[in-house]
Amino acid sequence: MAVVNDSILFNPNISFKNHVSAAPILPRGFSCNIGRKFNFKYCNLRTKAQVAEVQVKTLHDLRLGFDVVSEEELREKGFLGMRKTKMVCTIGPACCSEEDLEKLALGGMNVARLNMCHNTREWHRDVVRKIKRLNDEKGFCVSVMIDTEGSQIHVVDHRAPSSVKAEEDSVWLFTAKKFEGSRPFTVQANYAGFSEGIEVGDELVIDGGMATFEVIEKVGNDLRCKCTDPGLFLPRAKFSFWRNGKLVERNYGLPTLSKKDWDDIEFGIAEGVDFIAMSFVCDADSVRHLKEYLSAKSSKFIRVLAKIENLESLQKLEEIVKASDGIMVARGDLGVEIPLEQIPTVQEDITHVCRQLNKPVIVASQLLESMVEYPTPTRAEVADVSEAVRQYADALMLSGESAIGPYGQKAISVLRMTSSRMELWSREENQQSALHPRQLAVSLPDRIAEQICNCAVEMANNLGVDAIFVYTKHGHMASLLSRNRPYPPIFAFTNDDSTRMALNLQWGVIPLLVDLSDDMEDNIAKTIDLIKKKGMMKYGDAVLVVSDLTPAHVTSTAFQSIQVKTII
Ligand SMILES: Nc1ncnc2c1ncn2[C@@H]1O[C@H](COP(=O)(O)OP(=O)(O)OP(=O)(O)O)[C@@H](O)[C@H]1O
Ligand SMILES: CC(=O)C(=O)O
Ligand SMILES: [K+]
Ligand SMILES: [Mg+2]
Repeated sequence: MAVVNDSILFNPNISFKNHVSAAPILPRGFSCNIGRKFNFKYCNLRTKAQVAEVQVKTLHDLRLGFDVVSEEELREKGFLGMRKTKMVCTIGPACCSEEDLEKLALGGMNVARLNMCHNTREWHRDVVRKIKRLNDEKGFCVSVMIDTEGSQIHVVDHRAPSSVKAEEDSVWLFTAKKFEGSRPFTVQANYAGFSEGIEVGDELVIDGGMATFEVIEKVGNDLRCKCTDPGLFLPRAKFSFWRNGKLVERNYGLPTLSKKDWDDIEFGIAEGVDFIAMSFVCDADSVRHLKEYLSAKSSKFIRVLAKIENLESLQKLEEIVKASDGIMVARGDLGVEIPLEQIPTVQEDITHVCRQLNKPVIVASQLLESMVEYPTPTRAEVADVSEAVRQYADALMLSGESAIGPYGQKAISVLRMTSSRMELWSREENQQSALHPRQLAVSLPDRIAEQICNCAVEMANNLGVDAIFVYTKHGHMASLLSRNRPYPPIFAFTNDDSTRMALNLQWGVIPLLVDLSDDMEDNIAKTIDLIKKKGMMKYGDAVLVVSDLTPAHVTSTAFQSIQVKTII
């Protein structure tokens, strides 16, 4: 074995290139990956084989490295100052260049969302590849999510490029028949059966209240409607029907995933995306079906997020949460099916259920809607973002703000600053211990893991440790810790890339890809040592270490532990 002194190897101040003979072993992308150069000058390398060994060891050790954004944040703000709430950005024409994607990544984007409703598959492929390239070459850690189109039956379009006003008492024709260009007082529904079961006298509501109509006549499948509450038709407006103050629920018998969605899913598998967000989920079966399909067809573990955006999914919330790998509160479409004033409480209920059932939850849509047009948010929008953070949502999502707005980077910085502020307040006000976690586990080993995580977080908070370290294969322990929303950040060391990318969505978790050995003590020593040598921990700092990986020397029993390590 070549004699490699780690402290020299990882000394960031000395240039690798000082040592000419070692230069050829620089792995591709080495210096970009980590953003610094390494020195082999003092390494006692004699033979080619030794050089090769060092190369392997270097690569392995390298993988203990942080993503560049977390590393920078830790250096700048210290452990407690690290942001806990994750950020998802929808990628669209306004932010799809490599340069713009990099700016969003630097701004703290954890997950990039691609809405398959829009644009071509080639366009999406290009974006996915750019993101992966940024990760590989510049050391970011941005996960990729595709969001299915679903059978979106309740969309109408007036076919004009911008919005059109509906005046009081004006009469409009809603038709599924296609027509070119725009026609006065005519809007086109995207689904032929849109008027099935609808009666004269029913109310037609646009975009959750943007405008309201009364159905005054049914002509074949077309509806003639009179505007009772004037307002705007936006392009691709969403609509719903109401009778006696209640939503007219209609079952069109359409599958949650259309033929196009399945093609998009194949695309997601081929491109190795990390998450598939399933639109208009109605039951747990469809989620389970997709998960089974993915585990058979994809070599990578792709996580399935169920979007709660209609009444049916709300009625079956718990079973859907249990079946999925995470949830999105899709307030855009949800606001079409439930009265707007119910959105805040429904959001709080969903985030609470997700945390109890230990599934990550994203709060989405219109968080900073005015920033699609203006460079500054409204006070009310900032309050809405703060409320989602106060509820301990795992992640916040930008839609049009990043996809089409000119102020995407500003919007992400508003999310970042607002969440950091609210997280600090919650900590100072001691809000974090408020959850009384429901016991989830059934088997004894699982119950032990759950209890260990609950107690570990209580200990970490009471002791005021700087960080929690957890060593995890599939991310389960890390998410159980996250569920308790600890004060210090959770560094989750995993040797599984898909686990790392999935943990990106979880509150307070900083996922790191490492090569875990069978020897747990060695893993712990190695990781602490490295972080210390990177100058990120100093004398007196304390970490609480949680592990459930059985060390090599223990053969007959599982070994789960909490240890507190103080840097000496
Ligand atoms: N890939 C894209 N190409 C072009 N425009 C896009 C793209 N992605 C998003 N947009 C634009 O950004 C707006 C907001 O995006 P988003 O995907 O969040 O829409 P949404 O209607 O809220 O989502 P959903 O259709 O899933 O309910 C869209 O209305 C669309 O105009
Ligand atoms: C995000 C989404 O699909 C919605 O809000 O409807
Ligand atoms: K969608
Ligand atoms: Mg939606």
